[in-house]
Amino acid sequence: MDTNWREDEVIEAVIGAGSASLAIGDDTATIAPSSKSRVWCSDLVVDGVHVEVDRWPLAAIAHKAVAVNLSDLAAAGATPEATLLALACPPAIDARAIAVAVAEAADRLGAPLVGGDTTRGATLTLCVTALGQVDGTPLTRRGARSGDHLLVTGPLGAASAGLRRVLAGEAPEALPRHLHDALFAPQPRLAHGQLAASYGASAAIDVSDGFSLDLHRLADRSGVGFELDHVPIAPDATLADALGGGEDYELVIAIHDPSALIDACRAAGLREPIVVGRIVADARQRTLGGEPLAPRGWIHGASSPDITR
Ligand SMILES: Nc1ncnc2c1ncn2[C@@H]1O[C@H](COP(=O)(O)OP(=O)(O)O)[C@@H](O)[C@H]1O
Ligand SMILES: Cc1ncc(C[n+]2csc(CCOP(=O)(O)OP(=O)(O)O)c2C)c(N)n1
Ligand SMILES: [Mg+2]
Repeated sequence: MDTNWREDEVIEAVIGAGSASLAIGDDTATIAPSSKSRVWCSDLVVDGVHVEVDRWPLAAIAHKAVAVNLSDLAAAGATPEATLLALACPPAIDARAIAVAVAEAADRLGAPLVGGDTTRGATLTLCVTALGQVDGTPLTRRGARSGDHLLVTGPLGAASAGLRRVLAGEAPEALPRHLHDALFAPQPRLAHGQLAASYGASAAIDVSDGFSLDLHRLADRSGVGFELDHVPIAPDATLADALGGGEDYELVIAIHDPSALIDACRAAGLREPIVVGRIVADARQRTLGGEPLAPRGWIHGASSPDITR
């Protein structure tokens, strides 16, 4: 089947679709200069790797392409400003519908779509680039210090448990709500990230590849170790899902004094971050319940048996 989309039709469709539509249609999108720190990030969503276009609702693919990028902004404590979409789309898939759905998701998540590019391509590929601003210094993976507490913004493993069931043939609509939403409609923890930055967090990372792998990355960048007391596991998920399943898009936050941040989250009506452990000086010490914790998670192109794929 050929949906007969032409590049100019995709562009016309997307110009009408989002709130920033006036930015689309010229050689560049213009954003007024700002005195704040500006952050950018870019993440791909590829058919067969991140989604399955035959099984995933188009709106979920579009949402995911935007949300995974805004999750990186959240980890920096940023406020989203705008997104770009570079789209490669096979002829059998309606590129207009995808571009429009991305513009709608971008509006919903607060980062209007201001431009991009469209080509035909053998594999559906969405590369979203997101732009954001931070008051003060952006949070990074690098600042965690011995004595910091480690927090996560929610229970882990639900997206992985949902993915397993969908890949085994369960219809997306048949999944329990919390598994469905974790997999198809992840919510970037932007407000948590902004509060973490303003309440003195020393480092943060979002959990995309797996909690233990991403925590090891934060520890590697900071040159520290960690001691976890426990891992909050989402209902219907396993410990393996929570440690290495990935795609949770919760934030891991290192902070010396967590109580003010937790209070601020409660006051803002956000879910309270969960204290799961602490940072230690010895970079070789990385434990869960006193036992060594290996990095487990998703690494594109890896063949190690330690990596769940
Ligand atoms: N092809 C690339 N070119 C330049 N930088 C890249 C490329 N791939 C990844 N990076 C950078 O490497 C770092 C880690 O990437 P990644 O593991 O994808 O992080 P995240 O989980 O935040 O998306 C980021 O700073 C990212 O911008
Ligand atoms: C069809 C399908 N197979 C497998 C997965 C699981 N999966 C794919 S990529 C990924 C990790 C996150 O993606 P990545 O591109 O590494 O994101 P980043 O770390 O750059 O944010 C996981 C768990 C999936 N979502 N869909
Ligand atoms: Mg990435």
